[in-house]
Amino acid sequence: MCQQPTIPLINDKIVFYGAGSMAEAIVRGMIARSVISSENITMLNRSSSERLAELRSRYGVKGSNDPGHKAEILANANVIVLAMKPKDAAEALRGLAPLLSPGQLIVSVIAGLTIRTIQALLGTTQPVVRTMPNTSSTIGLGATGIAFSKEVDDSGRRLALNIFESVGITSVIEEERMEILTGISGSGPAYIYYMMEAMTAAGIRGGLTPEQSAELTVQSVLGAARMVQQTGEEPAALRKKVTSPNGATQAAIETLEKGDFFETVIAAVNSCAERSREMGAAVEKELL
Ligand SMILES: NC(=O)C1=CN([C@@H]2O[C@H](COP(=O)(O)OP(=O)(O)OC[C@H]3O[C@@H](n4cnc5c(N)ncnc54)[C@H](O)[C@@H]3O)[C@@H](O)[C@H]2O)C=CC1
Ligand SMILES: O=C(O)[C@@H]1CCC=N1
Repeated sequence: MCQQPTIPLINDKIVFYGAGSMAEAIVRGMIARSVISSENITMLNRSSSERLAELRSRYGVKGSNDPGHKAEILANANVIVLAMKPKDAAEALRGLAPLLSPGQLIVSVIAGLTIRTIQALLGTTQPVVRTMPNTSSTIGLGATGIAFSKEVDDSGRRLALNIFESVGITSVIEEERMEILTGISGSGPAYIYYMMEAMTAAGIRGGLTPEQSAELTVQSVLGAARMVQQTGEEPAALRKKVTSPNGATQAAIETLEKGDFFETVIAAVNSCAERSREMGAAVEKELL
């Protein structure tokens, strides 16, 4: 079994600015791991008080949409995690700018949004950590890419790493690689879910019950991922062990090859990276 590293208790006040799926995944993962007291987490969104009430009751975090209170919360945070959609980022960052003081760490999970654009919208050389997590952070199995602006000091780096190491693995990368990383690990879970949907549907069409088909699919995906992780063998080598010459698996792989499976997955990863760049560029345009 893979042991998670021990994460020191995080005593900083963290504000999630944007309270959707990704923010909830990180919060849920951190609270489950007991690395932070829920009192030190505040979640804010644009307008939905019902959503904040739900998060408060689910995780014991704070959250308010009262405009005066919101400004005070943001001004007093040690860390502000930007977790809104790219299309909402420019307006949110412009509103945030007058509230910030120099030491506050900005952590972005927003796809495509560059450090340069964040700092330009804020109008300050605020320390910025650009990340790309994924929703498996919910269960401590996230995979997060991290890039730091030059203003982030050692304690800021450690703090950001602590946050994301508490919900999975982290990989510090050059910022230019963030889009391709998004194509693999940020969006990757969706491709696996899609494959699982197809496998489950095939089982049902072949006469298995939906429950049987779903359970067998989940266990097969889980087992395959664990086999790669625990045996240290390459996926290609493990695939060969399943594929008897001229056997049943070979017939299945040949069908996948006819659909150009390998190159289609690579094209999908590249489309994701390209779309991330486009979304970032659209925010950058708002600077003009
Ligand atoms: N969902 C995912 O798997 C992943 C998402 N991301 C990134 O996370 C960000 C959020 O994505 P989701 O959580 O899926 O979206 P979501 O739609 O579930 O949540 C977005 C949240 O931002 C809030 N918001 C919008 N405008 C705001 C404003 N001006 N001020 C404060 N809050 C505002 C909304 O009210 C909502 O709570 C995106 O930028 C996305 O690129 C990154 C990695 C994975
Ligand atoms: O679909 C999106 O734009 C975001 C980025 C990574 C996962 N979800």
